[in-house]
Amino acid sequence: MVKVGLTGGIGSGKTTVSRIFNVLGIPVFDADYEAKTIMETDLELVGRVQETFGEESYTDGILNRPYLAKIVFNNPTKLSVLNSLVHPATIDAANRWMARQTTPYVIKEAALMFESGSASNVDYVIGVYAPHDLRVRRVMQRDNVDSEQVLIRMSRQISEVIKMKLCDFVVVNDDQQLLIPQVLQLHHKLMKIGEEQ
Ligand SMILES: CC(C)(COP(=O)(O)OP(=O)(O)OC[C@H]1O[C@@H](n2cnc3c(N)ncnc32)[C@H](O)[C@@H]1O)[C@@H](O)C(=O)NCCC(=O)NCCS
Ligand SMILES: Nc1ncnc2c1ncn2[C@@H]1O[C@H](COP(=O)(O)OP(=O)(O)OP(=O)(O)O)[C@@H](O)[C@H]1O
Repeated sequence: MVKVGLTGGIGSGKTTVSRIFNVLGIPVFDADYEAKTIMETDLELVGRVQETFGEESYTDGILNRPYLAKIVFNNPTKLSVLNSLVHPATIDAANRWMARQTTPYVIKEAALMFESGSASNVDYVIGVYAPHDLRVRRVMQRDNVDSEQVLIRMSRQISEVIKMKLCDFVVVNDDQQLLIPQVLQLHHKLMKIGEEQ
């Protein structure tokens, strides 16, 4: 079975592209969602997050995302600490999940595929590309936040140009090129590779 990573910067359209793959019958592991689940269910991790970032990191066992986001996205050292707590457990969960799947290929969607080192656990990586200004506009609209909050997260991720160069395939999601034909073409290619294995 072929393992395929799907990545892209904030607001590039990873989740939108993942949904198309999912409709085509391909299982998708959403690493960002899983990371948040693990941060609430892995009690050892919960303890470490509270020790490091304070009791306010959780309210009645629920991750206080705005509180943590404010701390880590304003302090690169603290962000690295949080990443080093969360990423290994998320990568383990993804590997266990991938081992259970039976389709010719599977997708692992992660915003930080290269930054977290999880690219080395997949066979190919698909990058979703959208121009900078369009990404900012989409996230502002989706999350009802101001541009500053989007820009600060962008500044903590590797540049899109570098990221796309590291990818084996690129899907362009720029409001100009149609998304579905690009995903269908990739699907056929990956099914063929998966079936030949
Ligand atoms: C800080 C947290 C609580 C903020 O939660 P929030 O709901 O506001 O954001 P969410 O997780 O939905 O992420 C939205 C986008 O922000 C960006 N982002 C999130 N975490 C990070 C990070 N560690 N570094 C850079 N960008 C990030 C990504 O583009 C992501 O798609 C949360 O992002 C978190 O726990 N991050 C650390 C774990 C992590 O790296 N998760 C994402 C990748 S696996
Ligand atoms: N081709 C498109 N046409 C119109 N809207 C789009 C398109 N692609 C994405 N969007 C919208 O832009 C927003 C961001 O897309 P999406 O949530 O898929 O990005 P993402 O890369 O998963 O973001 P994040 O890194 O923040 O999780 C969403 O509200 C989505 O509906």
